[in-house]
Amino acid sequence: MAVASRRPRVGVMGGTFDPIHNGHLVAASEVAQSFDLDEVIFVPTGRPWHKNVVTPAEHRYLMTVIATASNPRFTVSRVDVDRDGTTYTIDTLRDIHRNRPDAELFFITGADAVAQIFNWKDVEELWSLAHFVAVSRPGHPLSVSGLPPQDVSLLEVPALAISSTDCRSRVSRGFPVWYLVPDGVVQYITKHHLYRSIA
Ligand SMILES: Nc1ncnc2c1ncn2[C@@H]1O[C@H](COP(=O)(O)OP(=O)(O)OP(=O)(O)O)[C@@H](O)[C@H]1O
Ligand SMILES: O=C(O)c1ccc[n+]([C@@H]2O[C@H](COP(=O)([O-])O)[C@@H](O)[C@H]2O)c1
Repeated sequence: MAVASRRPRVGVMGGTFDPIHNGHLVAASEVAQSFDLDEVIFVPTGRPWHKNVVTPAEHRYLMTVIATASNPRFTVSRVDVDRDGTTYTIDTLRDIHRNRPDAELFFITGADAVAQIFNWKDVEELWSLAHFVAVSRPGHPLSVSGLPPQDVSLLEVPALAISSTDCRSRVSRGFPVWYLVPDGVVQYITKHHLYRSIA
């Protein structure tokens, strides 16, 4: 008797990743475990419309590659970095869908990001391209209010009160970011003199 094969289940972890930190990695790992994902694709943004100044995309992309290299289920995509113009998740998901038409997609966001989702471009179409998984984040209530419950799942993950803003601030003040970001990312930040003058 033929056994029906299941579609690959693929997570999409979008972020500015300026820099990528252990909060991002734990969130992706927990969603992969809970939703039986075969892969999580990390997608560093190119030019986010909702953030003022960000570090050049190539640095953020390379730090993401370094941070995810040891996990066989984690990969990194350049779709947002290589696309011209402003980065929107609707384009991210269309591109990933084009590259992986067989896959069932799960877009991963933190509680703070999902709370803003009604400001995102073409929000109604987002639900048709991916299931959304919102993870808990210290300091931000995790809520589904106004979101379609069949398309958005909520997941409690280990609480790591880490933000990229705080990592940048620590580096600029001469404080360590060891154990907040992966070792290779600490070394990359040091080698390329990132965040020295950011308050
Ligand atoms: N500590 C954390 N726990 C859970 N989710 C997180 C955490 N940090 C970030 N996220 C989620 O990861 C995604 C990418 O986040 P992003 O790259 O903007 O990092 P950030 O720490 O929020 O950055 P910044 O401080 O610069 O705004 C978002 O969906 C965000 O909600
Ligand atoms: O599509 C949009 O309009 C949109 C608006 C804000 C954020 N996003 C996406 O949400 C993800 C997390 O954003 P951020 O700012 O927390 O890094 C990232 O993939 C962004 O491209 C997308």
